[in-house]
Amino acid sequence: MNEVQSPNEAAKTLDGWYALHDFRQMDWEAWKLADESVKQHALESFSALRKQYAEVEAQQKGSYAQYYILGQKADFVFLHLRETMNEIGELERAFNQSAIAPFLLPAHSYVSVVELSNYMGKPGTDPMENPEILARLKPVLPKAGHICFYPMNKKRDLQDNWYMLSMDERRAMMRSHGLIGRSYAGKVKQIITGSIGFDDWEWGVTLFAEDPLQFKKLIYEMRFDEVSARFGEFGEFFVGNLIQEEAWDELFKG
Ligand code: VOV
Repeated sequence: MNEVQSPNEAAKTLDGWYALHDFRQMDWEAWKLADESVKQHALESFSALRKQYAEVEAQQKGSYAQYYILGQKADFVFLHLRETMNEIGELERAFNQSAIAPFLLPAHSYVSVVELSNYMGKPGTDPMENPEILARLKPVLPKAGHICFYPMNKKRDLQDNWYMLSMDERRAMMRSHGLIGRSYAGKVKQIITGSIGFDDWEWGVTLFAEDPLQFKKLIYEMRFDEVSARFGEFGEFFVGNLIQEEAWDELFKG
């Protein structure tokens, strides 16, 4: 009788800052009906919050980015990174209790943690001693012209079960994935966040680019690569345009 061997060694993950993708819908009706003083107070409280986010980023204790979302899934995404999940909870509460919150209604959210896996790790080296890796675990979010976000899983079907493959098989596929990704260096920056146990999908994929067409090209090319073609399952896609800090006042005049 053949001995049953478990081929599936779990990948080791390196985990960095916690992430909240906070998607909001503007209640323009309520905004138009609100008194000037209420609006003024709301704008001041919102501006104070954003100032705090920028300060946290300047102190290298987190990061923040803000984008308009296209289409009807949401109007804005506020993307936050923090050292702890408690800080994510606190900033969420502070936002929800602020005077802008009644106008910026929840549309969607995603909770995850910046993740690197050891598929490409160099044996015999401690990744946590590598400044490049440390910087990737605690990244300053790029303020690129465009963002693309979607959640994804790796399939667990009988024939195509990622979690039943050997480490070597998975590593080979991730190498090919990485090679495609690297050919977009300078065009698309990716931040992969792990969300097993935190949210409904296994990973969040957040991409940044100056040219949004590069999102489509990269994702399309990856669809033909085995790890995405056989194992990738994808949730809703969100795409957006950068909001410059000074654009908010103009925007709320509407
Ligand atoms: C923009 C380019 C780009 C580059 C350079 C890149 C490279 C790499 C490397 C080298 C590695 C492995 C080591 C690590 O760093 O973790 C990964 C890991 C990962 N990726 Fe990736 N990826 C990119 C981009 C990129 C995209 C566009 C997607 C979405 C896939 C698609 O079909 O829509 C993606 C997904 C992932 C995921 C979900 C993981 C974790 C998988 C796991 O099982 O653990 N990724 N990725």
